[in-house]
Amino acid sequence: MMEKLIIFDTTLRDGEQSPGATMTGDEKVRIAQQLERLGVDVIEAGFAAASVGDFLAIQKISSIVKNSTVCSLSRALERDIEKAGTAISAAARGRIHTFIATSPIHMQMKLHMTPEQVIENAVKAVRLAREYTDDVEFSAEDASRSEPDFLARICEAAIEAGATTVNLPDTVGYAIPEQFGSFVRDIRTRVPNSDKAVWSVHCHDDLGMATANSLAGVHIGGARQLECTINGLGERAGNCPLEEAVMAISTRSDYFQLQCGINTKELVPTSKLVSTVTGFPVQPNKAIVGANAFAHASGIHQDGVIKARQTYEIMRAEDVGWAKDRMVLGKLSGRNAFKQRIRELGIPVTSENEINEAFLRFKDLADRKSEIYDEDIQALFAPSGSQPLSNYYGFVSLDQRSETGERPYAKVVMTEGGGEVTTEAFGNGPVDSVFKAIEAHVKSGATLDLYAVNAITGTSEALGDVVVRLSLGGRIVNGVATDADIIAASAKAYIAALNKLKTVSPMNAQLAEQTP
Ligand SMILES: CC(=O)SCCNC(=O)CCNC(=O)[C@H](O)C(C)(C)COP(=O)(O)OP(=O)(O)OC[C@H]1O[C@@H](n2cnc3c(N)ncnc32)[C@H](O)[C@@H]1OP(=O)(O)O
Ligand SMILES: CC(C)C(=O)C(=O)O
Repeated sequence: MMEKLIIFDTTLRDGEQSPGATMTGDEKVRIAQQLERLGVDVIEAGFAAASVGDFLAIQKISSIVKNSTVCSLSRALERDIEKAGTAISAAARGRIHTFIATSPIHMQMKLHMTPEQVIENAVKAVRLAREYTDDVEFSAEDASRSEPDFLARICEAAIEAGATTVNLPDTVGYAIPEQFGSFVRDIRTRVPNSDKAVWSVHCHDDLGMATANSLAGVHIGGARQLECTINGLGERAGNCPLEEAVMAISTRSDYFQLQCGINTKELVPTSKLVSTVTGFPVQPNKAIVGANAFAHASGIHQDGVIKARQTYEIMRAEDVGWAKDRMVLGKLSGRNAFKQRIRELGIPVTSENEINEAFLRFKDLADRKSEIYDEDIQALFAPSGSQPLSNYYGFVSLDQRSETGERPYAKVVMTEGGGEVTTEAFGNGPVDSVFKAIEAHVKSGATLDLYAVNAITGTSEALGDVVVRLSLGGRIVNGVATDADIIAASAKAYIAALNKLKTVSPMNAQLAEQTP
């Protein structure tokens, strides 16, 4: 029996610290449910003291998720810990994760505290957190740039005060794998009560070494919890991507001799969901979850794979959630083939009705596109494309004309509330004319922060996946839509973003009530 590696996912906390990746409470709940399906041990659902919205999202996730521990981050401050403790109180298993920086530069320049004050605050924080739950994690922020003797002292004191997990983050992505592995091992060796806690690593990707550092912390350092995010989302260059760490541990179990309880078939669906919700596309050559991760383009490789798959593949596509067979889905396919593909892709469907509705959308798409790819099927179930949070505005039809030498023109028919409106405008390009036409009527006042088009599959008849990011009065929202016509997808994505700006979800309504 191999030893267990605890997978701690922080997509909803550190992942949300990616500029532009802010999620609504409802989106966080949806991702948390998928993370539970994926089998992560701990879901860091947010930072309860950061905002009323984050507090409510953690509370909701705590009441829904049953098979993963739900965790809130908190500074080493009484008021943060009280909020974290209250937010996780409904969880079947709840954790408070309290942290304080331990490197000389952070203590002096940021916290304005002496090392003794930092230890005192850490101990107080852990003790208080233990009054809410017996599962308390302590993180020494910027551990990799901290002085080892001091770091060992504070870790010992935190464990003595009741911390059950001790995390050594490489907060600024400064570490080098072998050095970091030895560093973790050294600190564990110096701490006399180290066996009373699980040791954890949390690495950032500033030098592109987050996965390597995390795995070195595990293999050389002996950490038994690994902190990571889906698609490597996170502050600045991001965190260690969960899918990479998990597949390294399982593909090279001969080396790591560890197992984690992840249902790897849920990796691709989870990646897709996070990408759709945040509007951060996954690059095609991204390990495990990129569209090209299992694609072979060159003849020698294709020949090898046909003769024996293992010549060029170290993992099986179907084991991480890509479909195994190459059965081509198109307009002549039936419901059974469609359902089988949904099952293979691990798409969570709750009812026969949901499948039937998606099947109609599939047939509609297949009429316009000769071959339907796995990504197209996943897009049919994408939350923001198919289930907008608010339907105040809706897309009906579009007439867009562009001719060399003429100003592009667009006429958009859209619904507003119950009625239908037609609006038109000229613009600097086809997409600009569409956005200007919508705004000529809506007059939202929002700023367009980002417009991105991604071809979901590699041919000229691919579906276009459009992300529109709007900001208004401090709120940033992403609208995502998919269509074989990228101009129509752009209009739909813009309207989806406007709907999000207008959305008053049950959680947001509660938020509005609680905000003075
Ligand atoms: C490495 C990481 O990823 S840590 C997590 C980072 N994530 C976030 O910061 C997102 C959520 N943060 C927030 O919403 C806000 O920053 C809040 C609500 C936490 C605090 O907001 P504010 O009270 O306005 O403080 P502000 O953010 O400007 O400054 C942080 C304060 O916390 C202090 N602080 C920072 N870390 C800690 C800590 N671990 N324990 C105690 N105090 C801390 C800072 O020294 C500073 O104190 P000061 O106001 O006395 O100078
Ligand atoms: C709070 C800690 C774990 C963190 O996010 C970091 O140090 O990067």
